[in-house]
Amino acid sequence: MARSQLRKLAAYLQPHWKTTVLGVLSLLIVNLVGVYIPLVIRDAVDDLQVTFSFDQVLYYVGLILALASVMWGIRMASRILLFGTGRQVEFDLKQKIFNHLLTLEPFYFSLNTAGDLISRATSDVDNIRRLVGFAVLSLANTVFAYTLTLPVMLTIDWKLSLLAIAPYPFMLMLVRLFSDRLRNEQLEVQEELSKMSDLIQEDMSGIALIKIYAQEENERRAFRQLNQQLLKANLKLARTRNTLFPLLIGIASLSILVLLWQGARAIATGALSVGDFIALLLYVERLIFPTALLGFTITAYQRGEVSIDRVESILTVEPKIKNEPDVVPLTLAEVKGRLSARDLSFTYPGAVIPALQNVSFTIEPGETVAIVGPIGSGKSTLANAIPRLLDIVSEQLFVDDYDITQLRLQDLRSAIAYVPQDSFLFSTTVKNNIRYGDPLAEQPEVEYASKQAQIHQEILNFPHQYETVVGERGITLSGGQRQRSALGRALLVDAPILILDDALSSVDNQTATQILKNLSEGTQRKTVLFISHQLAAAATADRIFVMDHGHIVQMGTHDQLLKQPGLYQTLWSQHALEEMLR
Ligand SMILES: Nc1ncnc2c1ncn2[C@@H]1O[C@H](COP(=O)(O)OP(=O)(O)OP(=O)(O)O)[C@@H](O)[C@H]1O
Repeated sequence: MARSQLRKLAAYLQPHWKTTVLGVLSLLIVNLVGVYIPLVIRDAVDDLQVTFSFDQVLYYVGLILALASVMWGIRMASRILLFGTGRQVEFDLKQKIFNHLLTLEPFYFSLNTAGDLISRATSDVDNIRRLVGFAVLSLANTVFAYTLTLPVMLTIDWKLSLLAIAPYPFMLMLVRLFSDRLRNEQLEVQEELSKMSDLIQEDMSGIALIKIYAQEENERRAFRQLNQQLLKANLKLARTRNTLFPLLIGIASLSILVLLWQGARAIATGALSVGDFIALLLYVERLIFPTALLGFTITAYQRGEVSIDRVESILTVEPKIKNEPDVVPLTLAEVKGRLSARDLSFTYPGAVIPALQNVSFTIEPGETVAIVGPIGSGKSTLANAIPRLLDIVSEQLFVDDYDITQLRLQDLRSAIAYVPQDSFLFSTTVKNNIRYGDPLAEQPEVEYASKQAQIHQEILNFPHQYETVVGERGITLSGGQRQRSALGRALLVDAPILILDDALSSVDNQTATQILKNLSEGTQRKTVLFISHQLAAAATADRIFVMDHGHIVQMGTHDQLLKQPGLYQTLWSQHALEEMLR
């Protein structure tokens, strides 16, 4: 195992070092007793050959039984301690991975699939657990078995002992020979498993699409292909293992044969007592298991090594969007809600053309601004930039007079309620979805927000009203109901700035206009950014920004823009034509 991975392993074990040390110490005691028992058996055999009495037999049986019981008890304890440490490390790592994933920006998840991340957080962590539990246990056991047993064997009969363990180096050579192959094949299995969980994940989310386009057969074929690749990888690995391990056991059995052959001669010539011979036989047998187990241990190491890399490659990703060291504190009550941009530009990583180019504007507190423009003109990018869901450079976007990159992320985001294009709902009750931003909100607050979002009446008609469970991603609700529930969620947190990114596209024009009107009324007016393709609703905003190819190309009220030649006129005449055709 490479040094960096060993360091990582030590770091995982560090919080549990006491249990680990205790476990290893127990193993030491187990091995000490394990070395002592054959000596008692030797004495018993030799003594009983000279003088035989039942009392003596009882004494030896009692002693061996007592020693074996102690050994069994401590062995149990060592397993509980070391396997327990493995479970603890597994718990810590899962927690660490999940916490770390929560710090990463949405863009990371568009590059890394959920299936792959899940596989790393589960099967890779499981491999590390085995490495910590099983491999530490068996490695310590092997080391103790050798360092304690060998010297005793050598004092009994060094020539015979060396002869008996002479085949063991071949075992290690064999293991080394196979280790690279095992490692690569293990990696292949893990990768195939990731691919498969990706496909399952994606197909289960897109099941409706598969059915509508009648692609079940194709998906079945794609799954079969991946399943076959996994099977192939697993069989390849099993073949390698099944070649290696019987070979190891075979070599180990050679030792016993050598001992039987040479030992019997030594007894015949009187060079070795029967007791010594039995003790040697027991010792050689004692060493077989840990030596053969080295093969398994090495596999566990190899798997663990790959898994440490795969897990660490998540944990070492630095979040791009994070709090600057010198953040400016901002309390929600202080925020007035002015939004401004100065030459804001943004290019998605890997893209050639910027999604936003030199965008500048100021939106006054309480103003409702609609953003319209053709598809792909940069509207959502602007919406995502304001709460820093994108990695924006400093001095380009401001809330009140604060550069957003200088604010604490939590402060900035709690000043903004944001309803994204895809109105995501969690698989819980409508009520819990609406109060997601403030889980302690009471029913009246939830209902008030729902009324503002024009969804209250419909929720009352649901089977269990606010307690109705919406199914995964809100599958049991209509698109419009989902959008208005998501809007209710944003309104409940009562942030001074509200961003609606095409969030009412499945709501009819009249309801959308009514919602917008609700938002712009009252004493506590919010700053509203209303991104929409619904021009009739957008026309009621205080001002309209027209975007095209990442630029704001026009700004003004509906009446002003209608008089200017430009994109707005074109969009509006298209809209008027569509209305007429309807
Ligand atoms: N995650 C991404 N990675 C790379 N490019 C992206 C990403 N998201 C958007 N883009 C690109 O950025 C440009 C602006 O996209 P954006 O989603 O902001 O447009 P939009 O005006 O909101 O469109 P729509 O009206 O369809 O929602 C487009 O060219 C789009 O292809």
